[in-house]
Amino acid sequence: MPAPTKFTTYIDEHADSFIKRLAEAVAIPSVSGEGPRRKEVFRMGSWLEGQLNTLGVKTKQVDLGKHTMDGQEYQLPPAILGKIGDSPNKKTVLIYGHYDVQPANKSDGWDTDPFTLVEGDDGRLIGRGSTDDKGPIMGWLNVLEAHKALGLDLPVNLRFCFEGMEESGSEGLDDLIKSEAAKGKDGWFAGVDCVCISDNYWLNSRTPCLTYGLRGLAYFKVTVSGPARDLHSGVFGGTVFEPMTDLITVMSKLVKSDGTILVPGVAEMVPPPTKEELEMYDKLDYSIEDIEDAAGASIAVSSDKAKVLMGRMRYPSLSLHGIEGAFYGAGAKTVIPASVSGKFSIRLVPPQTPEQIEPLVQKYLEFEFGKLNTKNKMTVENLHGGKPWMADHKHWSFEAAKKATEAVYGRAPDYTREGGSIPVTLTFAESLGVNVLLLPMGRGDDGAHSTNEKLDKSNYIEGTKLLGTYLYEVGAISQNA
Ligand SMILES: C[C@H](N)C(=O)N[C@@H](Cc1c[nH]cn1)C(=O)O
Ligand SMILES: [Zn+2]
Ligand SMILES: [Zn+2]
Repeated sequence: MPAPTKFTTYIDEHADSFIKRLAEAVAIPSVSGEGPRRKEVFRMGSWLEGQLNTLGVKTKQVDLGKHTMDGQEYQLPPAILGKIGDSPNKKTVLIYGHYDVQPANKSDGWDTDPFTLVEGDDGRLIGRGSTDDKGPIMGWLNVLEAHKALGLDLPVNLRFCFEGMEESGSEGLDDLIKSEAAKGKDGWFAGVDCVCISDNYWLNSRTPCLTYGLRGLAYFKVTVSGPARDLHSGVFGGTVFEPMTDLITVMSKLVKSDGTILVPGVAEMVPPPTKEELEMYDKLDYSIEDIEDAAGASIAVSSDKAKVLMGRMRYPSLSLHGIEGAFYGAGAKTVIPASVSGKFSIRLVPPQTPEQIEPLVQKYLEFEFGKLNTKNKMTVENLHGGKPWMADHKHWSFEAAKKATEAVYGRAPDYTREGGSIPVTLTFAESLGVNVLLLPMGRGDDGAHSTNEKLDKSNYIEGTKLLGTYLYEVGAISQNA
């Protein structure tokens, strides 16, 4: 059952006010990974709850306790749980999204202030969180607004679960989901028939897709310390073991330039692709130009399409992210840093789990560090992790999303596995025992986590229609069932 025309017309006619809603959300710098900005994540949560309440959703904020970040204790931002509709004749869809964002500073290389939404002439809506994940959350709010304004009944019962820590390991949320699930019919998620998450991206900038897999994550911090304080390299260079030299040497042993993971046992865990699977990659609407356009440079590791796709979807990868404590400013400071911490992470695929990967990494780093015969000390911490996830893409919820995509975009979606991670996806699937669908709104070149992150206006508006139409298609299933 397609969405009523008056719904889609409303969305088109209110595009400007929907962009204003997104601008308000982007203006709150809700960066979960930076202590000084933690209060903004709380402000964002309250703003979101206010919007939901205005649109008729009953909500509660759930305190997720405290956690330690960079040696300091912080209150975790609340989960915002919402509920609208309780009809026994309708299916119940649980919507998940995250209201926190990645860090962003103009000095990182943004052309404009990251927390001021800018509409480019080409229809790009530029700002931190525009595509990840404030745009999609606003999409759900827009759907609610249209129904309220038009006096239309929602075709399904809706439950919402919005968190403010996804970009920092989703701390606290797993426990909440598990405890609510354990309460059965008295829990917040009672009666949920399926979960829908809009928090990833099309493969390219043309073809909508439905996503049935995510990679997991194991995130590490390796610290090398030696001198009691930073030292003058003219006085101490050549006389002491330098932490930065040791750290760089050890980190250089993790991964090759072409992405080959050097930690023994990690790549070996993954079975090779079958012939059918390889054929599937060939059929996807994707080219090497797509990845190079999105990356902004001709730097793909291979000219073989299937190989590049598998690099994102079905193989683990190891990325080096940064070095804390190193000199990084302008100028030419001649310092030997006393303690430096390298950050790196491994994206995991089935059957890998963080629990299996961590000891392999720990053992290997110790082995490589031991070979240096240095007098410095090394520690390895695991900052956060999550398991990979795969779903049944033949499930009725995927069928509903396929019909919705055809109705809105006039074409069938591609079926993809995402290279990123959304740690709670598997928790929802396992704890609630229902199918989880990933229904992305943005394009592969949106620059999530990067500078000049954007969401195209057409993806925002058509994406809002897609989310609403998906609910109608699920609603049609319940009426026929
Ligand atoms: C895919 C999703 N939009 C996303 O960006 N997830 C993050 C999750 C994360 C984990 N640690 C830090 N962020 C990602 O895949 O990096
Ligand atoms: Zn993200
Ligand atoms: Zn996200």
